Amino acid sequence: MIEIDGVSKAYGDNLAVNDVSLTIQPHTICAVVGTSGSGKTTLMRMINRLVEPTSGQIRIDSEDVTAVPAHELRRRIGYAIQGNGLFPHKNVGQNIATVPRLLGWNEKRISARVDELLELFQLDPHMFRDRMPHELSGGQQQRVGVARALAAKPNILLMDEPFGALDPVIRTRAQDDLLAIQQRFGTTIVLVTHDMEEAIHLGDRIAVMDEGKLVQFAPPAEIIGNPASDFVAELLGPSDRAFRLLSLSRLADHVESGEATGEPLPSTASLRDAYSELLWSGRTAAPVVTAAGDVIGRIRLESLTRLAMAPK
Ligand SMILES: Nc1ncnc2c1ncn2[C@@H]1O[C@H](COP(=O)(O)OP(=O)(O)OP(=O)(O)O)[C@@H](O)[C@H]1O
Repeated sequence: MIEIDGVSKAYGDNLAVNDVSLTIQPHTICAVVGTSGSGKTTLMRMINRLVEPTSGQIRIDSEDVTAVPAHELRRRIGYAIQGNGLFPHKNVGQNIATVPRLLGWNEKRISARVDELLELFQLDPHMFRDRMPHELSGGQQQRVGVARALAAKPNILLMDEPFGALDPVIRTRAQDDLLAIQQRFGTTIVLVTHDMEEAIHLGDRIAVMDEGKLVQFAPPAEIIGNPASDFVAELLGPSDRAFRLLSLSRLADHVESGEATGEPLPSTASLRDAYSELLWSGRTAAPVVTAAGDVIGRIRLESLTRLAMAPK
């Protein structure tokens, strides 16, 4: 658990972070959103003491972070940044091995961990282990950056705009990879992004920052359905609210009994994708199938329309 307790950071007269308190539960993703200069990065960097607070306290599992030497804290907490931050003169394997090596792991264990992570990120170890960063695509570099941050199996991973430089297709894949990895390892993730769409997709809770202040800290459905201020509503963009709400749920949770014809939809699809597919194919309902291809019911356009309405 990460407890941020009345934390402020001043740079001269500028309060970059202004009395922020929030608690991030273990094994969850907290997405920090806000406009440029709202204090997102400063807030996150105080967790691993890359920035020291002017006042307030940050505790990890009840321990004040200032009681832990900064270098030790940074080995314990994974950190991935936009543009990956890979060491250009080290190959992929050496980059990933950075923290395990600092921690004194033996070569055999390091090598096994490097290969395990490369496989996890769908990069064939034989092909990629010895390549230099400049011999990788942007998406591959980004995956190696996240693999490096996860190398020593940290309980906490801090990510600063990790997908900011990726094109939309690769970006969606990288987000889904991250969700799969987070579910597998139970890592607690704090992710800074200026993209509300990304925050809604990835965050269990979203922290919205405005001019150094925390203006709302809530699950995505609450942020969408009940934005705390005009600023939050503006960040959401009023035209997309219904679709954003639909994007939060999967068909599996809304299957109805009854028949429908035409191409079936997978139960893992989001309600948003289902809605789009029904509109596109001009149908009022579609069968819903499991991954094994078994029909488990149907979804009706009418039901999706109802589910897209503002929560009362
Ligand atoms: N080292 C520093 N010295 C002085 N001012 C700083 C420093 N770091 C950040 N600031 C200021 O603190 C404020 C918050 O910056 P921060 O980088 O946390 O914002 P952000 O929300 O992450 O912005 P962005 O989305 O543009 O990265 C800004 O006004 C910035 O100019």
